[in-house]
Parts: sequence; structure tokens; C-alpha cells
Amino acid sequence: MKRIVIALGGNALGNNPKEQLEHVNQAAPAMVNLIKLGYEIIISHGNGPQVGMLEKAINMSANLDSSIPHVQLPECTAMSQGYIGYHLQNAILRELRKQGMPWNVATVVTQVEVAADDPAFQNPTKPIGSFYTQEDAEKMISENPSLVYREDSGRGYRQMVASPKPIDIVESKSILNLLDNEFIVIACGGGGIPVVKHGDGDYEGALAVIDKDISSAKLAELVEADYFFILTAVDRVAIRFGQLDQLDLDTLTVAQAKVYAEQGEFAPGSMLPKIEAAIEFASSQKGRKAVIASLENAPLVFDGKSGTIITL
Ligand SMILES: Nc1ncnc2c1ncn2[C@@H]1O[C@H](COP(=O)(O)OP(=O)(O)O)[C@@H](O)[C@H]1O
Ligand SMILES: NC(=O)OP(=O)(O)O
Repeated sequence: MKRIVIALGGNALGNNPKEQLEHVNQAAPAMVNLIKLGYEIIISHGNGPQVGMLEKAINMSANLDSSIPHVQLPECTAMSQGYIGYHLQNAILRELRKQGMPWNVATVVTQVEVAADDPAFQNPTKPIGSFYTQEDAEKMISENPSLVYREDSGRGYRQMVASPKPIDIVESKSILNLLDNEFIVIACGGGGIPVVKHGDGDYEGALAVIDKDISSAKLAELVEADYFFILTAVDRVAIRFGQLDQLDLDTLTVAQAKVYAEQGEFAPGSMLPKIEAAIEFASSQKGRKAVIASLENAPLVFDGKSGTIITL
């Protein structure tokens, strides 16, 4: 049976529980339809806005009320996996029931190993949380100089955190076992909880947020996927993005994508990791297709009528 990995963008999931429910409910029928067509699906998702919201909400409360503990990024990613997985698995289960399909759904709390000496720990590039004006961002930096805020794809200023490269999916055996037993698996949420492996085999959480597109490419490799859909907030990858002469692309070869990436066409921390993940997947084996498209138009995307297709 052919396998499809679907990576859902954290920004495309909306800014609050109500919006998130609407977005996953809208996408669920199209995902279940893929199962009807004979594919196995594996779902991953981002958590940029959500992990930032959790981290800020809990730590601001902890600053005001000593009975509330401070929490760090790995715990916040774990929470975001539960929060997003809960909505996703319910939306898919409801759709499966409606269609009388006997599949099960499971969200796997997934840890992803990173290297303790990854240089990314010294150079924060992953945008998390809400978008702010430059003035608000400068105010927050003056209150806490250890924070980094930078502009994110013309959408405003966001907090930047370290984003080390994923090395290995700790729960890979559980994911494969669930797939072999007819489960729709939701895994690697928020790129996975970043962990460093110690000599004794124990894992320790790392202060970072892994890019979910790069982790999803690892997930696609693990499950030997045939297709890799990266669903975000734009219909297609563009060159000259945001300019008057923006050009949306229907197709992109790996070679073209590399050239455009070198020319700086894709914003770091947003479109660039999607392109890198698509290149990694499409290059790994001839015939593999990666598609970057919008979550909102998921039915059209799975029908081949929207999105940018990246092939070797
Ligand atoms: N060249 C480009 N083509 C299309 N979108 C781009 C490009 N460069 C930057 N972007 C921006 O990247 C965003 C996708 O990244 P992001 O919001 O981080 O994704 P996610 O949905 O995974 O959270 C798009 O919505 C768009 O605003
Ligand atoms: N963790 C992560 O990559 O999240 P986004 O897709 O929301 O940026």
C-alpha cells in the first residue's frame, strides 16, 4: 500500500483552539478520502504559534504567581503535541465513523534526538509565538536581553529560538508498529520534542524547537513514504514572494529549487525549511513527489489541482 506523509503547518492551524478546530475539521474529510483511495497516511504538524503561546502564557503566570512553576521549551512542545493531536485525532475519527471506516487513530508523543553540539544552539532561527510590531519586539528585548526577535516573512516580528537538526526519531518502532496495525498515526508534532542522548542511553530535553518540515522528511524516510505533502498557508511556492511581480510555481525540480534557495528566494525559518525537506525527500528516490500547498485547499491539493509539486 502506498504511504503519504502529510505535514500540517503550525501557522496554518490558526491562532486559538476555535480556529484550530475549524481548520482540522475542514481538512479531515480530504485526509480520510486518501485512505478510501487506498493510501496509508501519517500526519505530522508544526507548533510555532502554539509552543510560543504555551511558553509565554505559563511563564508569565509563573512570574505573577509563585504557585505556578516555570516550564521550558521541551515540555511546551510535549504539551503542543497533546493539544494539536487531540483536535486532529478527533476530527479524523469523526470522519472515519461518518464514512463507516474501521481505522484507528493514535497520536504518538514523539521525541527527536538532536546533537548537543549542534551549532544551531548558538544561532536562534526558529520563529515561535505571535507576531509583534518592531516597537513591541524592541520593548520585550529591552526587558529581557536574552530574547531574540526578528522579522518573519513580512508578517511581523517573532521570537526566535534554536532549531537543531533532527538526527533520529526515538519512538520510530512504535510508529511503525501502529502503522502495521491499521492505525492512522500522528507523530513528530512540532518537529518532535528535542532531546539529547546521554552515554547511559537516557534522553534529556533540549531548549529548542525543531523544524517540523525537516523532521517530517525524516518521518517520511522512516515509513518509506511515496508522497510528502507539506500543507501551509499559501497555495504555492513563489519566487519574488511578496513583490509586485511574484510568480507562483506549479512545479519545481530539485535542481531549480536548489538554485532558487541559493538566490535567497525562500525565507529562512518559514519557506526555506519546507523547500529543504521537499528536496531531501524528492532526491532520496526517483519517483518520489513532494507537494507544498495550502491546508485550506487540502481537497484540491490531494486531487492534484493545487500546490507546487517538487520532483527529481
Ligand atoms: N518564496 C515563498 N513562497 C511562498 N511563501 C513564502 C515564501 N517565502 C516565505 N513565505 C512565507 O512562508 C509561509 C510558510 O511558512 P510558515 O508560516 O512558517 O509555515 P507553517 O504553515 O508550517 O507554520 C507562507 O505562508 C509565506 O508567508
Ligand atoms: N515546529 C515547527 O516547525 O512549527 P511550524 O511549522 O509552526 O513553524
